[in-house]
Amino acid sequence: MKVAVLGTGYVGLSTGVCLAEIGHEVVCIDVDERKIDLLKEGKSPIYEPRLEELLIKNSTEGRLAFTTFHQQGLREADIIIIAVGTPQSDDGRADLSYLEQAAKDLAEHIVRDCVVVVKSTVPVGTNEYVKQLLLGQLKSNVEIKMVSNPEFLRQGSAIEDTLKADRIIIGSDDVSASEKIQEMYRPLNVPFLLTDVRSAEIIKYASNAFLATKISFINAIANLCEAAGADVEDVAKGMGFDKRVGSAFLNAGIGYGGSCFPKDVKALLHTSRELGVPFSLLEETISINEHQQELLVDKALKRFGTLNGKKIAMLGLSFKPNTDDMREAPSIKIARSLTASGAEVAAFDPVAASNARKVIGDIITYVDSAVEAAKDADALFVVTEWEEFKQHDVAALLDVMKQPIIFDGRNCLDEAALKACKTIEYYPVGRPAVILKGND
Ligand SMILES: NC(=O)c1ccc[n+]([C@@H]2O[C@H](COP(=O)([O-])OP(=O)(O)OC[C@H]3O[C@@H](n4cnc5c(N)ncnc54)[C@H](O)[C@@H]3O)[C@@H](O)[C@H]2O)c1
Ligand SMILES: O=c1ccn([C@@H]2O[C@H](COP(=O)(O)OP(=O)(O)O[C@H]3O[C@H](CO)[C@@H](O)[C@H](O)[C@H]3O)[C@@H](O)[C@H]2O)c(=O)[nH]1
Repeated sequence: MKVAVLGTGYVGLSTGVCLAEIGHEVVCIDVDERKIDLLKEGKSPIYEPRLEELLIKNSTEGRLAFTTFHQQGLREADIIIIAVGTPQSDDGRADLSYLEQAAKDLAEHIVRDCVVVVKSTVPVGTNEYVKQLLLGQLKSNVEIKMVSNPEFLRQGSAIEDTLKADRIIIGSDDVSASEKIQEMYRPLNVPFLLTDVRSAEIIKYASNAFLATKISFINAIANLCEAAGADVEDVAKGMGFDKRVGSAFLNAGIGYGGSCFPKDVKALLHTSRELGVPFSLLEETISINEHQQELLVDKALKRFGTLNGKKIAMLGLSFKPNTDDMREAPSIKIARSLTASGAEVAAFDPVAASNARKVIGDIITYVDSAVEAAKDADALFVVTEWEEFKQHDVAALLDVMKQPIIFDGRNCLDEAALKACKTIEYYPVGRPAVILKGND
């Protein structure tokens, strides 16, 4: 099948590459010339495991092309997938301006009958709105059918999640359009859920809001465990054995960030208010998360009394491991808060430093290794659970620090290695601290 994808962000690019991988002819269109130039050279503009490998393979084999020209990209497409951004507006609602422009671009350049798929995360009712926009401005006399097909991939495992998705949601009131999209995805051998457009739109927000709420729930339990002298890791394990609860997304820490959960929970809350349906649970999810992002700084303040003049090492900047994305990363708030309190911060992240500099700026120093960050530090903050931090020799970090104090915002350091250190103060989230003062 001939497929055009609008937008080469995480979703557009992963979708385009994976559809090419299963044999379709794909053209990815983006208005960002820099991204398209890189992609044409076989370079991925984002850090995502396996993405570049499949990009090069499918481009070389002639199934994947890139362009900034909508006319060129849309000319032969049977299926057009919209994967442009829907960021958060100031009042919490989803900003649909990129989508509106995409509808205009399609109306201008579609020259044959096709199915238009909305993959971007959009509030309930948006597919109908896009259809009206598109049909109202259409230049050619063609038949357009619409399908809502929300995306569930996670950053850091985008390719894996696309090729081995848990489910594919297809929302449409047109049987032939729905069948065409099923045919496109069939080689993936993933279960389909066929539904109406509005339900498909809500499935996406409900899924993200549920997972975000699960994280805020375990974080509230973590705070309770800390006050009660219990261990949230064991509590989560004990809960997770129950199949009805499930063990996924019960990792307590400094809260959720990223390009999706924060904005999607707020957008769903906005929709519920617009529809006059109270949903205060979501307000709590947001408020617990905001509190949780302050946790490490609060604990350090409590430990030191003041942070003025203290040197803090930050391990990790991206909102989660295996990505260089800094959108809504807890590290942003932490870095600002530390420096506002007079602390000096040296940060290390395996891949996100250059993106972090664009957001956080030069109020902190960016260094090239965990040991360099830890040098002369009064305390070390673990902010992102990169595998290399989990595996790191803790003693080697403590050796170069001024004081052996660690605040682990992801409960990811190896407990046995910590306990093997002679002198250490280790403060995890929702678990008892490990305090060893020079005993053998
Ligand atoms: N990032 C994720 O993990 C993820 C997962 C599931 C769903 N989503 C949703 O998917 C959508 C896209 O997310 P993303 O993170 O890939 O976005 P992104 O912001 O990283 O990328 C969007 C791309 O669209 C391009 N674009 C904007 N207008 C265009 C137009 N008219 N024509 C062609 N290209 C255009 C932009 O230049 C940009 O490169 C959002 O609605 C998001 O909520 C994201
Ligand atoms: O137990 C957990 C799990 C996650 N997180 C945090 O939650 C955030 C989001 O993590 P994750 O869901 O793994 O990453 P995303 O790439 O943002 O993916 C989410 O958002 C996407 C965009 O909508 C959806 O497609 C995915 O299904 C959904 O998992 C990150 O800050 C994580 O550190 C926790 O604090 N505890």
